[in-house]
Amino acid sequence: MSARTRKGRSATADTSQPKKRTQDRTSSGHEVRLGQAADSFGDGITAGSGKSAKRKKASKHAKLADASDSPPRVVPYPHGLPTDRPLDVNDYFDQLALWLDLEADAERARLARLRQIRSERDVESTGQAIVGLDLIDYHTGLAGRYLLDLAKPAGQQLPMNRLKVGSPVVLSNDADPSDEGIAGVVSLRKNDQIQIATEVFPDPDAHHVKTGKASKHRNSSIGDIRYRLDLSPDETTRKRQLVAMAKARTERGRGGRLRDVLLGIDSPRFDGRKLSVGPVSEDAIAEERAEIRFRTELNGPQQDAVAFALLADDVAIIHGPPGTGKTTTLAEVIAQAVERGERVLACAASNTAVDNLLERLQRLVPYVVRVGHPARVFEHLRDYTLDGQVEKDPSSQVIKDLRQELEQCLRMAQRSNGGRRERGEWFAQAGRLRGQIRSLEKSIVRGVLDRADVICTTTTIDEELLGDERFDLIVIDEACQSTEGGMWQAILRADRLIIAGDHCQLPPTVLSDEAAKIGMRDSLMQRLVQRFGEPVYRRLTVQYRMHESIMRFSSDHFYEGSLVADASVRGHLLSDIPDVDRTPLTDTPLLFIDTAGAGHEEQLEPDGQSKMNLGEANVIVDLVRQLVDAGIEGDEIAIIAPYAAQVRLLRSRLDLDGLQIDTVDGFQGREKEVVLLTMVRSNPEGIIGFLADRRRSNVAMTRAKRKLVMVGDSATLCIHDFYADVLKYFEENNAYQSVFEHDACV
Ligand SMILES: Nc1ncnc2c1ncn2[C@@H]1O[C@H](COP(=O)(O)OP(=O)(O)OP(=O)(O)O)[C@@H](O)[C@H]1O
Repeated sequence: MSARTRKGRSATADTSQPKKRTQDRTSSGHEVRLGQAADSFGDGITAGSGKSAKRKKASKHAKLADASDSPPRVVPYPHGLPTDRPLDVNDYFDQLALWLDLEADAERARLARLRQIRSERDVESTGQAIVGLDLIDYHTGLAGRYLLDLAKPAGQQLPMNRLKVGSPVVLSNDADPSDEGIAGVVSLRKNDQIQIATEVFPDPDAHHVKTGKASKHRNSSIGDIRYRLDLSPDETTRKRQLVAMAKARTERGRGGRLRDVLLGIDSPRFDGRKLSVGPVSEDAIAEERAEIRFRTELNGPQQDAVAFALLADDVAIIHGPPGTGKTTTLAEVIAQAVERGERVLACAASNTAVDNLLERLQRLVPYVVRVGHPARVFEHLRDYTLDGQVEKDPSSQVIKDLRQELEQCLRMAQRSNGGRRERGEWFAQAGRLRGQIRSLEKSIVRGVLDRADVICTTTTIDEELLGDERFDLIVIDEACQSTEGGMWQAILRADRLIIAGDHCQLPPTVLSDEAAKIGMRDSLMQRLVQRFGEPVYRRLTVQYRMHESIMRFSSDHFYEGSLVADASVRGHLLSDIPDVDRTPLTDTPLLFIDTAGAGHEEQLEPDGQSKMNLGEANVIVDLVRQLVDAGIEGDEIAIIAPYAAQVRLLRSRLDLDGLQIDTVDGFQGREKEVVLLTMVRSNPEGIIGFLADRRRSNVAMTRAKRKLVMVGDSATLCIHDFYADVLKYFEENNAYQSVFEHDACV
């Protein structure tokens, strides 16, 4: 069935859908105005009502400006994308574009608020900016990018920050609030230094403000400008998504059919037959499975999932609850497709998820290339990166020589005291060299990509690199962490699509409350499951991570009790690890320490906007001490907190090799022998913020292999049914302890 146009709907058009979009939608309330956009953002940065007077003022301005500037916006699907009927192609893409707009507004508003904070302490405590930086060195990287090394004067440590490798940033003159700065991406991060990749070199003539003396750092500062780095809205990604969506609206042929399936207009086919006629038979799956020469040791349901995916003509879904080998299974699907002569694009929303997939693929597929900045790739996988492969190419020596020449030019420009004109000549020469480097690199890059059986990338695809190439198969892992809009760049290149994920784990980060309300956090995967039901997916059910008691709560609450712990993990405890003492802490899988009544109230981080809880932090520090005393190594322990301020507090209190302390978002896809979870929220009103999203707790609670300890205030948490159930579960498992009992045991 072809896509229906806005004016000429087909005979099958759903009459329950609105017929036209006019201002009467406005009167019916189906519209969104730009408003106070951002909600909680990891750090607790909010655009809405804040506690401090300063924050209240900032949000009020944002709201007034927005309200007066923007025309009303029409929302095709005010309650999110429906799953009980086909979506209209234009309405669907209009909705996705609106999400993106709202999100961009929210990001811009957040950045504007942040850039208004001029006090160093205040701005850095948000974790979104680093100020007072010197440019201490620079190099050139692949595609003629400039790599700029920035550091604080005198080798000071950088403050705790959220500028991760891969984060888009703006580099600007610290002393000049009007400087719009240049865009870049963080490419390397150390305790005392941060490197960003930019397309433009910060020309000193662009700024004239002298802001401090050259640093006495081990590398002296280049120039006399102090810089500031801010996390920035990711406009490039947004534009790429919009272009892909515009193209998808009018796709015909294979691409058009796949789009119609994903919009629920047409039915997906398996083994040549549409699901609307009937689901793929178990016999067909068994037959397919019998023909596969599996490359990995997979269990029965995993093998079935591989066969099922290979039978899909349009789209198939693999639902992988925590630890059930979703990525392992997906890697096998890819290996089998390659064996059949197919070319595959393997994607995920985050770099970590792409690397997890690549880690498994490298053993199975002869030639796999990882696209993306090497600094964003796990170190042990760097050889697979495009940069790594290009480096190995014999012609790369010529490029190296040209790069040296380019760097020399830049240094001459910096040192030149012949004035603006001479500097300009050096920069022009640098530009010419950059052009030569680029064209030579382009031909090497093309060769490397053409040879690859599998290309791995995040779903934010470098269009320039991949051109208009299509792939026989596209797989998207951790699909529920991606917005629908974020997937179309990949989908457009697909003949067939396999998506894997778990809608009961973290949704994508969406700053805009308005966008979230109209469905931006809902995943394509879940929508398809609801639209087509069981025949479109396979769920993996045997998990290889958690002790059965750690698994059971999650299994019952999120997966209809369907998870089974493999025998290898079912009863494993910390005390089973060689050289670990048997103590009450190591000899049981669960513990809830209830701080109710102890006065361990949450508080705002000084000068910050994120929450922490000193009392809970003390309990956690004590638990770590007990674990270490019992023989547990630092790298076997994880501490997870929902708020960045609690993470910062605990990092400052605990200095143990290998110990990982992070937010829930930083932990998806990872696992540890023991996980200590500090819930932070403790207030008389029972407000739990982020924790209200149960998926966050599901992720946090399922990272533990042998022991899960939760520390929280039952009086606050249990106002909410989910946490009342959590507490009941711990009680039923004899794993409840009041903090008073705990203190008495210490
Ligand atoms: N059939 C199997 N036999 C033994 N171990 C397995 C099997 N399948 C997966 N595993 C192991 O289980 C662990 C989890 O696998 P994997 O990372 O693929 O799962 P996942 O579902 O992607 O996990 P997550 O919860 O992070 O999404 C890995 O250590 C993997 O090696």
